[in-house]
Amino acid sequence: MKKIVDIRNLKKSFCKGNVCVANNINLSFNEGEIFTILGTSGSGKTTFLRMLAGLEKPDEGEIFIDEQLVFSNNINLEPRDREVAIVFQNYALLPHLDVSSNILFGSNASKKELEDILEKTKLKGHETKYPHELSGGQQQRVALARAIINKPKILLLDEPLSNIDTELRNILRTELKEMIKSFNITALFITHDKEDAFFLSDRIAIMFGGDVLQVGTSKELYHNPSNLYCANFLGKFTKIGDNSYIRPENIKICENGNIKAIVKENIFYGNFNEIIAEVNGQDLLITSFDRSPNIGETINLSFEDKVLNF
Ligand SMILES: Nc1ncnc2c1ncn2[C@@H]1O[C@H](COP(=O)(O)OP(=O)(O)OP(=O)(O)O)[C@@H](O)[C@H]1O
Repeated sequence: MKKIVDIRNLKKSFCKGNVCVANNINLSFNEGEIFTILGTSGSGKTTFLRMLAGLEKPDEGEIFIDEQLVFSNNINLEPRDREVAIVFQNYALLPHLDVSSNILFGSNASKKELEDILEKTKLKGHETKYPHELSGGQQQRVALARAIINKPKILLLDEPLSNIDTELRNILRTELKEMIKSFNITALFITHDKEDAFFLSDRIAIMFGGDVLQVGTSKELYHNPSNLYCANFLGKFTKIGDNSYIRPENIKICENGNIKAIVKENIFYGNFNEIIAEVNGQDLLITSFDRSPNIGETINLSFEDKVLNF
């Protein structure tokens, strides 16, 4: 697979506040991949995206885009020469321009290219509308169309789904993924939201304090986290030994289970129950899709062979 972005030994600190936002980052993304940087607020995600786009100067390191060196000790290509496009959190549409003019803003695309992108982003028939006349989904598609029309090598998405209520967010992220995949474009998505990252990404990098802690598919990260921070960030667990932990869905309630526990709490979440059960004075968190024991009931448990060890 061809590497579209290759980042080597990237370092950046802000003197003001003495904050290290990139601590020797090495990362690469493949052509056609949706790659996500997932991290809490202040972990350095936005600065990373801005360094890739050429909007923030790293202190050290090298950035290659499509095998071209765009940043090093003595090279620093302008944003417009890096062939990247950004979709911002609030879409940054120009309110006084209609859909076509927003898409064409700053672009040399032809009328035919505009027609094509309007078709592919399902905006045909909305060309003369203004941003305030569009739904959230349509606004997102205009922002995507504007980013994609110049055929960037990489599409950078800066938390486009935050500040949107859950129902609309589910619709928008489905559309977003379909659009990105249909254009077969390489995308870097940054978010603090684990669910969005799981939904959208081919691979995810977990970032904290300017460090990339782990890179992998959502399944790899969830089932084989490299440390306690990553394990905790991606899901719940109970400590069951000095260095061992177990996810709640890996504890089964079954008649022939050899661990006896007493149910302390049982919360119904619709398609599953979250149960807290006590064993020898220790609380275990259990997720069950088919059992709903009563509080005070004695249940038998068995641990699946999927223990996390750090
Ligand atoms: N221009 C700047 N000058 C000084 N410090 C900065 C600057 N930009 C960012 N920082 C600091 O760098 C750290 C990382 O910021 P960054 O915006 O990259 O994080 P983030 O993970 O994107 O956070 P959020 O999700 O809140 O946007 C923060 O502590 C922030 O205050």
